[in-house]
Amino acid sequence: MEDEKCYTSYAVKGHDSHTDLWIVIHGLVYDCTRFIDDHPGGVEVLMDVAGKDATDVFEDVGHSDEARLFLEGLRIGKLKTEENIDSIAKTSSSSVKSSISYSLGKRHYINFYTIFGLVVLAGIVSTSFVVHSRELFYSRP
Ligand code: HEM
Repeated sequence: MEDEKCYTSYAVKGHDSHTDLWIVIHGLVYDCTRFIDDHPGGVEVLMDVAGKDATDVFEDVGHSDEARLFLEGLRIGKLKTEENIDSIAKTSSSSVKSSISYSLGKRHYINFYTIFGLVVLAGIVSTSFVVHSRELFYSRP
């Protein structure tokens, strides 16, 4: 969306009530007012992020493709900040596909470090096990 409206985070903050609720996800602004009572995850979780950036909580839940498609329908513009330019570039093609692949990419990145950490941990544990068992073996009378 080329002529998409830009909102400051201050402007978004003003829409934080049950009857007027905006949130920000990946640098894009969504008006969730008409959706709040129909949200399968409940009203409370949306009220918690009313007028705020909900990117992390939205992604943590692992929303379906249908949820992401629905989200597109609530979009009213983008956030006016320097920091989210990268994030907007990745999602503002208005294709749901790109936002999904971005979030999947993020998960793969996290998985890589998790596996790397587990391999290092396993190495440390097995090394100390070998060292200790050798010490026990040689200290026998
Ligand atoms: C406007 C933004 C949002 C939309 C369009 C949306 C949409 C949906 C949809 C369609 C579902 C049903 C399951 C699915 O298809 O993934 C769902 C479930 C859920 N959502 Fe959201 N959601 C939004 C924001 C949020 C936020 C900010 C949270 C904060 C934590 C949240 C928490 C949840 C939870 C916990 C469930 C699971 C409910 C269950 O399985 O019992 N959602 N959401």
